[in-house]
Amino acid sequence: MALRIYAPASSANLSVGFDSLGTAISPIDGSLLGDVVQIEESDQPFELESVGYFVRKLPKEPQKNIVYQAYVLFSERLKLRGGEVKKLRLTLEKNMPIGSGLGSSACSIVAALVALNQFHAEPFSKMELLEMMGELEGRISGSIHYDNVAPCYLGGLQLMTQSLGNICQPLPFFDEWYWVLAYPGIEVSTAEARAILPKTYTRQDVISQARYLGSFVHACHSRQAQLAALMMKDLVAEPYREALLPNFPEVRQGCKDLGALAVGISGSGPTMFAIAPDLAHAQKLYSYLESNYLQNNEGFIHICKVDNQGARAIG
Ligand SMILES: Nc1ncnc2c1ncn2[C@@H]1O[C@H](COP(=O)(O)OP(=O)(O)O)[C@@H](O)[C@H]1O
Ligand SMILES: N[C@@H](CCOP(=O)(O)O)C(=O)O
Repeated sequence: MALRIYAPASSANLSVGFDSLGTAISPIDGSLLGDVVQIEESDQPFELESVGYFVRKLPKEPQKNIVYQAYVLFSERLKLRGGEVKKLRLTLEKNMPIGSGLGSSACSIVAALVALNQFHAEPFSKMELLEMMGELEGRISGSIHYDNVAPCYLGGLQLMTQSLGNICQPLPFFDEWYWVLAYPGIEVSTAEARAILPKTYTRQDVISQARYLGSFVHACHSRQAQLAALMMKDLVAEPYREALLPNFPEVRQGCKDLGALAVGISGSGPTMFAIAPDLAHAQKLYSYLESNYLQNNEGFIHICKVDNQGARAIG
C-alpha cells in the first residue's frame, strides 16, 4: 500500500537567528502548503516521478532532483549498516515554489527521507535522518544549514544547537501569533542570497546580534511575546538582502504602520513575513501585502500559524 508523507513549509532565520532558528508553518484555512512524497513497492529497483504545479521549475535531469539524491544518500547509508534497500517507486508532488524563502528544497528532502525511513521500518533515528537532511540541503545552498529541514521535519520553532548529540532543540513559542506570509512570485536563489553576504561583521554588530538572539530565546522561555517580537532584528542578512526584494523597506514600514509585531524576510526571500497579534490585524496585513507586494500571478499570500506537527503521513 502507498504511504504519503507531507512536509510543511518553513520560515527560517526569524530575522534574529540566521541559520539558527526556523519554524514550520501551515495556513489557517487548512490548505497544505508543502510538498508530498508518495512511496510504494515496485518491480523496478527505483522509479521517480514528479508531478504538481511547480514540477516545471525542477531541474530537467532527474538526477538533479533532490529527491533522487535523497534516495541515493539513504541507500548508501542503509547499505553501510548492512540493511537492504527495497525496490520502490517515489512520486514527488512539487507544490512549493522554488527559490521562495519557504524552504521548498527542505520540503522535498524531508518528505523523501521520512517516506524512505518509514518504508524501511525506521532504520535511522531522528537525529541520523536530520543529519542526512542537512547534508542534502547543503548541496543545494552551498553550505549546510538546518534551519529549514529541522522545523519542517520536527515541527514548531527549532533552535539549532548542533552539539551534545542534538542538531536542534525545540523552543516554546507563541502559538497565538498569526504569520502573514507573502510570496511575490519572483525567484531568489538561496545560494546567491548567501553569496552576497559579507565575510566579516563589525564587533558592534556581533555584540548587538548576540544580545538580540539571547533576549529572544529568553523571551520565548519567559513567555514575553512583546519582547520576543521586538528582538526579531537582523544585522546579518536583511541589510544586504533587502535589495533583492521588491520595495521591501517601504512595504516593511507599511506593515509596521498596520500594527505588525515583527516584519522580516522569510529565509533568504523573496517571501516576507509579518506577524499579527490577532486575526483582524492579519487580514489587514493580507490586503495590504496583496496590493503592495505581489508582482505577478504566481505570487500568493497565506495567513498561517506555527505548525507544531512537522512532517506527517496523510491520507
Ligand atoms: N525537489 C526539489 N525541490 C526544490 N528545489 C530543487 C529540488 N530538486 C532540485 N532542486 C534545486 O534546488 C535549488 C533550490 O533553490 P533554493 O533557492 O535553495 O530554493 P528554496 O530556498 O526554495 O529551497 C534549485 O536550483 C532547484 O532547481
Ligand atoms: N538560513 C538560510 C535559510 C534559507 O531559507 P530558504 O527558505 O530561502 O531556503 C539563509 O538565510 O540563507
